[in-house]
Parts: sequence; C-alpha cells; structure tokens
Amino acid sequence: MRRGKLRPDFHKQTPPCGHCRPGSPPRSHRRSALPQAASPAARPLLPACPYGPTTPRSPPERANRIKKAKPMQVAVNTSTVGAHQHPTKSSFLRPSPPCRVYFHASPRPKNLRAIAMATKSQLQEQLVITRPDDWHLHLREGGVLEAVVPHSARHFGRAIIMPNLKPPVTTTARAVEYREEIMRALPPGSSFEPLMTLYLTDNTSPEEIKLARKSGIIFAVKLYPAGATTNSQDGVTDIFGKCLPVLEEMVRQEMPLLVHGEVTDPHVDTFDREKVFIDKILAPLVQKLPQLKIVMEHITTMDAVNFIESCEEGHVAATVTPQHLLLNRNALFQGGLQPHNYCLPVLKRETHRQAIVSAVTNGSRRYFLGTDSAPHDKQNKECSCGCAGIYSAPVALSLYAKVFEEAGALDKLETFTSFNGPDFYGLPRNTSKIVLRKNAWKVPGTYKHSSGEIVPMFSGSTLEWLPSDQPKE
Ligand SMILES: NC(=O)N[C@@H](CC(=O)O)C(=O)O
Repeated sequence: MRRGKLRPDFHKQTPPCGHCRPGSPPRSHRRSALPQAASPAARPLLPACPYGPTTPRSPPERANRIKKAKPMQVAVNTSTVGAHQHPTKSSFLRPSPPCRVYFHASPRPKNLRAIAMATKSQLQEQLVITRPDDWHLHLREGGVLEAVVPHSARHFGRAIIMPNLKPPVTTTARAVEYREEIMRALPPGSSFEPLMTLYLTDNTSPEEIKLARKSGIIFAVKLYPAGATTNSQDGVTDIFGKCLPVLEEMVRQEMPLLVHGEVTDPHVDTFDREKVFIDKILAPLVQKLPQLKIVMEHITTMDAVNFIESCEEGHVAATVTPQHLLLNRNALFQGGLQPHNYCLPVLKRETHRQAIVSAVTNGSRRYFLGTDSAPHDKQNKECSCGCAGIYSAPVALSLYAKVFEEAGALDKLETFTSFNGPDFYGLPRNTSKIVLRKNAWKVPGTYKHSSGEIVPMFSGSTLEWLPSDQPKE
C-alpha cells in the first residue's frame, strides 16, 4: 500500500461485532471480545441513577449464566448497556433480546490460566505507567479555566489545547496570549505543558502557519466544519478551495491537522454525520494530500475505525474519548434525557462502541488518549437548548483503565495513554510516572467555578483506579 492511499477494500469491511457468524469472527475481535463478553464485569459503567441505585446481578447468578452457555457461545445482553440502568423500576425499559456473538477460542491449559489470573490480580492492586498526555482538551478561559486546569495538570504531562474560544484562537499572537493565561492558572510547581493549536478558517494564510511553526508553542491546526459544534461558527466552509494553500503549507511545515469529523448538512442524519464526513471529506483529503498528518478527533463509529486502519500508520491517527468507549446512545435517554452525556459527535449505537474498544485495546499505535473534556456551566447543560460537551478531565484516567481492564488488556493501557500520542506528534515520551490504584473513589457531584458549577462525567458515581503521583511503599 502506498503512503496515504486508502486500502481498496476500505468500504467493504466486515462489521467487527454483533453480526459475527460461527466460523467467521472478524480478526480484530478474536482476542479482545472474548474476555470482554465473558467477564461479568464487562459492562459499561452505570453511574448514579436519579431513580435510585441499580441492582447488579449477583455473582452466582452470573456464574450460572456463563456455565449454561454452550462452549464458544457468549451471550451479550445489549439491554444492559447505557449510563443508567434500573432493573427494579424498569417497566419502561424492557430488555431487548440478547444478541449472540460467537467466538472460536483454542482451549488454554489450566496452569496458564492460573498464571494469567495471578498476574491480573497483582496488576489490579496498582498500575505504574508513564505519565499520560491528553491529546484533545478544552480548557476555556477566565474562572472556568482556573477551576478546570488543575484537574488536567494533576494527571497529564501535556495537553493539546483546543482553540474554540469566543473569539477563536486564529493567530499565533493570540495563541501565545492564551498560553500565558493557562500558565498563570496552573497550580504552583506544576510542570503541565499546554500544546497550543490554531483554529482554521477559510481566511487562514500560509504565512500564519509558518509563524505558528516558528513560535515553537503551536503543535497543530484544528479544522471545525462551520457550525459543527461549540464555537465553530467561524470554521471552515471550503476545505478543498480556500483552505488548500494552507494545508499545503502545513505539509511543508509538518504541522498536523486535527479534524472534527462531521458534516454539517442538516439533511444528513446526526448519527451518520461522521461516516458521511469520512466519505466526502476525509478520504478525498488523504488522497489529495497523502503527506499531511491528520488526527481524526474523538472517533465514534466503526466506520472511523475502518478508515483509520485503512490509512498509512503514522500519517493518520485518531483520538478516543472515555465516553465513546464506555457509553452508547442509550445513555442519552436512559430514565429521561441525560444532558451530561451529550457531546458531539453524539454517542452512537453499541456495535460502534464495541468496534472502538476493540481497536484501542489491541495495542495499535494508531489511537491515543484524547479526553475531549469540554466543561460547560451546569445551567448551560440543563436547559431547553443544552450545550454539547462532557467534562471528563477528573475521571478520564480511571475510566480508560476500566475499559482496558474489562477488555483484559491492562498491559496495553500505557501504549494508548502515554506512548502513541507523543510518537505520532514526534515529541518525546514523558519520563515521570503516574500510579493508578484499584481503590474505590467517589466522583464529586459538581465542581465550583467563579460564577457557577460544572457537572463532571459520572458525577456522584463510585469509580476504581484512583490516579496518584506516589507509588505505594
Ligand atoms: N465535544 C463537544 O461536544 N464539545 C466541544 C467541542 C467539540 O470538540 O466538539 C466543546 O468545546 O464544548
């Protein structure tokens, strides 16, 4: 395959999950799907429900269910998936019939299994990994910035800072000012490094890209299709026309393009906007400028996974958020409208979530951590026209660890959180470490800022994998 060219079978790939037939499991799912489906813990997280606590299935009941299943057959009840689940008061939440997924696994000798379990239980106590970076972060300005930046700075070494402010960060001069504001808001002694980005418009000039590269503080340019999401009204309307000279300069300057991958055509169904963007914009862009480094931000579909896999490794990559790994679109409606699970691109159906989990937990170098942590004031989320964006910075690491643990892939977590991002951007990996302890901790209900409060993802829930700077003695 030549650099930047799409594989010819890109549009014909087998859906990786939910439709597998005996004898033909997609290769990408054989390893990760088995432990994920077989493990009773392998279900998306269920945060606090306004209707009361959820009732988990008792362990013996789970064991019977697994024992009764025929060999090589694992039942996945898709009705258990969603941010809120309430079996005891759920006359309105009728379980859908289980979706059967078939796997072929070779029998493993018992002693190997015992070794694997022992290793797993040791790993569960404490994980020490290279300090992660966040390759997609919204910090905002003023009081909100001051309230949220300590959460990112506590766990992450660096972060790619999104430029969708009001007005957006379209020039190097403005990026320098914004960076200074971020540095002033950091807790004393913090070594957190903001990696700044420019907001691409139809009027961005190639000279601005040269300036950005020279500045040494700008690491990428962000493409928002005009009208796609929060503060994107000044975004791009003519990528292959007005923006082409800028993109060509970005190739020369080796400046990555970060893409919000959704079309804005109101006639395209919201749930199809990512796929249509790939077909109409991204795939042609990769063909046209095969040397341009592109990050498809916050991917949400198996179409995006297939696209990323079809591209030359090291040229096109993707960030993945905790919400798109843990939640499907049921989480938007479970027990009533859930504004704090609303982000863009919107959560998709379960088969897409599974495809993304499988892609990131197999150790691939094409995917890296990008929380898309996007704080909005509570009032602007819980209102008649709520903002898109999930505030995940304080919980993100715990959630990523949960995803990898449930996929039986904790050994791949560090690659995703701490290696793939810097390797793609051509930056050194962090040298300091962070510890994740298997300790239960409760997510605060809200975080206060100067003029209001922010509700974090999974607010009020109990999570495991508490991040800390200090290894246990
Ligand atoms: N993710 C979101 O839903 N919102 C982001 C913008 C974005 O990345 O789409 C925001 O800035 O609020």
